[in-house]
Amino acid sequence: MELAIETSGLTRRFGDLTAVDGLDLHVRTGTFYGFLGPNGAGKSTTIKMLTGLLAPTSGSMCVLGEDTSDLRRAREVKRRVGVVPEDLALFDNLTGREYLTFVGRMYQLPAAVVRQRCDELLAMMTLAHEEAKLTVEYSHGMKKKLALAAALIPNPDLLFLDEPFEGVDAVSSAVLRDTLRQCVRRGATVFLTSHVLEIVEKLCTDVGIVAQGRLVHQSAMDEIRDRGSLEQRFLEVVGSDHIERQKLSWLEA
Ligand SMILES: Nc1ncnc2c1ncn2[C@@H]1O[C@H](COP(=O)(O)OP(=O)(O)OP(=O)(O)O)[C@@H](O)[C@H]1O
Repeated sequence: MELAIETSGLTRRFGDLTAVDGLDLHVRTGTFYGFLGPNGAGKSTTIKMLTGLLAPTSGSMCVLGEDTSDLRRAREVKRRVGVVPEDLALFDNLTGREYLTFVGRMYQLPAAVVRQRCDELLAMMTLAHEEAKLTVEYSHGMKKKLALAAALIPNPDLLFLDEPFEGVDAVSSAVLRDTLRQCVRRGATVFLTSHVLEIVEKLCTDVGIVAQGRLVHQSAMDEIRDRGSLEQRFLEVVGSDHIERQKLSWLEA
């Protein structure tokens, strides 16, 4: 079994807070992996470590079969990875097309390929008529779609998508879901976070759930479906009793 992502005891502390606590992740190549958890569970911190934006406090990780603590190997891996980070990290004073072209060139794609992929991605994300606008002038959803286009431009073997559907309209969301399914069909691995469990249930083949930095569940989606819904499973492992306890006194009267 080939693994696209493997971590062992992956840990990140911020002062006294342990945001990610001894994570052992196993993500098989060619799977659509939903990485779930409540707010503040450590999902974005994990993605930042896996994509080299944040150093782990301890533990090890292998991405696309390479130990990314080796900087030369990490650089090679980055060529094969597309990322939508939590904060999107666009450049305000570039137009949509300029930004995509910049990202394409960073991946060292030939100019003609960059031009063609920019055309197709801008059309797919219904941003073609906005391509001359500065990204600072984009709406939140438009920024998200541009970040997704940038993640797809290298035709990556592994995609890290932090909340890819948040803020994206229904039409673009459907197009994006199809595109991601196509990426997985041709052998790529998609690792995404989302709070929209209905989308994850439809799309993902595998699920990991974190709570307070710890992995509390990891299985194939089929296993979850056999025993109920993803929402039920999620509430079971992160604590559904919380819902009972948190009631507003003035609404209960
Ligand atoms: N740079 C930082 N400095 C200090 N604490 C941080 C930092 N980044 C994250 N944290 C803390 O680490 C914990 C995990 O945060 P993280 O952003 O990884 O959660 P998340 O699961 O992505 O949450 P959400 O679903 O709300 O986006 C939180 O308690 C957060 O406050």
